[in-house]
Amino acid sequence: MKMGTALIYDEEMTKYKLLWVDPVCKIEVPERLIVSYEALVKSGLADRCVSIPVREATDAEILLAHSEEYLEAVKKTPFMHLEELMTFTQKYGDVYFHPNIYHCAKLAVGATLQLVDNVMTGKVRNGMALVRPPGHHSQSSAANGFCVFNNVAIAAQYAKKHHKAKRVLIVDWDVHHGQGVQYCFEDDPSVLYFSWHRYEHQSFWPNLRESDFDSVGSGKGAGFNVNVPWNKVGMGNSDYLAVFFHVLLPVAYEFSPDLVFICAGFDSAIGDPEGHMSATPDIFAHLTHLLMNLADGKVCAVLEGGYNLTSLAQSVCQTVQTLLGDPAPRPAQLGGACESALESIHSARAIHKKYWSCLQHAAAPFPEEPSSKNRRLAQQGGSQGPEGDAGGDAQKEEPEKVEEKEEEEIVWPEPLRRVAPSLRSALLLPDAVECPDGCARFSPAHGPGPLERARLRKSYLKESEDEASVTLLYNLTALLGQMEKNEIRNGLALVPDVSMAATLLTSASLSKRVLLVWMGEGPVPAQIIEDEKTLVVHIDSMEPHEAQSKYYIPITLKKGCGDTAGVVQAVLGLLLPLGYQYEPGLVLLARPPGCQVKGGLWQQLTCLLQGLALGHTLVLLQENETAPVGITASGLLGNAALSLGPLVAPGPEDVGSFEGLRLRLQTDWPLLQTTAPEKR
Ligand SMILES: NCCCNCCCCCC(O)(O)C(F)(F)F
Ligand SMILES: [Zn+2]
Repeated sequence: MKMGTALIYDEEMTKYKLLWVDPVCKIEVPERLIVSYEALVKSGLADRCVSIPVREATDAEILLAHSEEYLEAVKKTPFMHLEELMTFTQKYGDVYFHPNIYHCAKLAVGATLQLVDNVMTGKVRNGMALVRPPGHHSQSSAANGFCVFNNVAIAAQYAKKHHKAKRVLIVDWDVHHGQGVQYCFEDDPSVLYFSWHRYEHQSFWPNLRESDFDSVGSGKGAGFNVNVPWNKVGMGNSDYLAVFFHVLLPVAYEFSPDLVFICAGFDSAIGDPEGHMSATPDIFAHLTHLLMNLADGKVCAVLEGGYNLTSLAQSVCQTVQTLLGDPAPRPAQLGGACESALESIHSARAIHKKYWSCLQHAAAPFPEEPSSKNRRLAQQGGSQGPEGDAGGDAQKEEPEKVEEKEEEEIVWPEPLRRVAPSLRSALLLPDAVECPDGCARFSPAHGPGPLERARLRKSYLKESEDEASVTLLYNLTALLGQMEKNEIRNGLALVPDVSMAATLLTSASLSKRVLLVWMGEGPVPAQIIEDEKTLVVHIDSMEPHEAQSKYYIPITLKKGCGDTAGVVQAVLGLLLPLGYQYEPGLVLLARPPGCQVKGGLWQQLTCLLQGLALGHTLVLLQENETAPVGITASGLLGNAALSLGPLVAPGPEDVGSFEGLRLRLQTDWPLLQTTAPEKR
């Protein structure tokens, strides 16, 4: 499996800037790229990447998303003097030109295409292109919002044309709506465009009616455009993760792309003058991690916006460090999404339920869903009729807000260093079982003393058990100990009795909270269920029944864990939100005898769970079932899980029980919420 992360950057792209006074454009400065690259160098991350040179895009490549007239017009700008540049700029909105911007715009596109070439040919696994000018607002015949050529839209067309990509996912986490991308793929079912963006009921730039959640794409492309508008500022980590768990990821896994682009704008981070959001830079590590097992790991992150030079640099580092495979950071205290975010999540799920089977159980749309605009007008007591003079508003500039008072200094903690233990994966295997390459067979520094043997035997073994069993238990606790001291990141153990091993590990763990994921036939040992510090999430075909306690959560699948679509939706919409909210120090993934989870899905699960507990995942396999050893080890080593392929609908009775479980649990676990609480 390919490893390696490409970094594509060239300082030439810093060689253009605003040459006149324009309060809107003054934030788009060369320093954005300089501080980002310098932070990558200073943190040692740049050296760990594969450095790929930029190149200029050709006309043909630019014409994949732009008209000839537009390209010919932009070609003239290098020869313009100041007045001509200003006049030319007036033709477009919220963008500026410079004698060198055409050159830089070609490099930005070329850099993105270099990234696509290296990822699609397997020279690297994933990568990031640090570019300016950005791209996601530019349209076939128009520059807009600091953008000249639509880097990612061109690259998606290029990947389809030159690399036979069949399904391309574009995740736009910039705080602005990339309307240029939406327009480009409006009726194209092979490109799924997802964007969240500050919207405030159409009162935020670019003030477009088509940025609302009900723009789903048209014709054959219906369903392949997913907008999640933020109707309030201050959205934070919980809001972002809730959108990933309950909107983006279920749809993305069902779509099953063979290439993923991230329109990686970091103006959605705290401190940004445009976004006014509250999410901290470490959240981009989790967002990146959650996308890295799509498309066999082929992820191309392309810089868009980001104007607070501190949070921009930190967020870029968090993203690249995750692409490199370093352990995810501990997520900041997570709660549930705020009410406004829940309304947006509900609206997006409801409008898309007819296009995506994973959303078929999504709550029905609000009965008389007032358009966002009406809601805003109602709030402002607007005199206009229901739709106002529809066409005109979108163009008419909102009355410029009175200059906000001096921005008070927004501060946030610097992301903690994410130290990768020297040993990534340790395997505890019977001698007869071969250790997959890349892993180390675990053997503790020293064996158990007589007292230790006696204690283990008394607590966990019947008298009859032989010495080997005692040694195994001892080795298991030793492996756990090294993981919890962060000397080992993760591990795998083949054990004669998964239940007994899980019981030993949950009681021996020093972590304040342990997450035990039990995939298949129960019963889960009562001692574990009663253990207050262990959250058990049990996925199986058991009869749906009330969760016995807040810390034992049975997720029923009629057809059991062999139902891949069902397991995926249970993992994305229930297990991960629970896990992220619980914030365990250790994750145990137990595969009891007879587990039906198919190989690829098992690997997805092994990879996704590493976003928790700083990557401390310990997988327990049944000794005589050695088949999953290879794929489990591969996942633990950080290889991307293989794509599952397009998913079918989960069983209707299963989605019913998921919803019932969600409703029952969401008071205790608010990150499970997908709709705003009933309006009083
Ligand atoms: N009252 C008018 C405010 C106009 N504000 C323009 C914001 C442009 C944002 C550009 C970006 O951040 O989305 C990109 F990623 F493209 F760079
Ligand atoms: Zn932006």
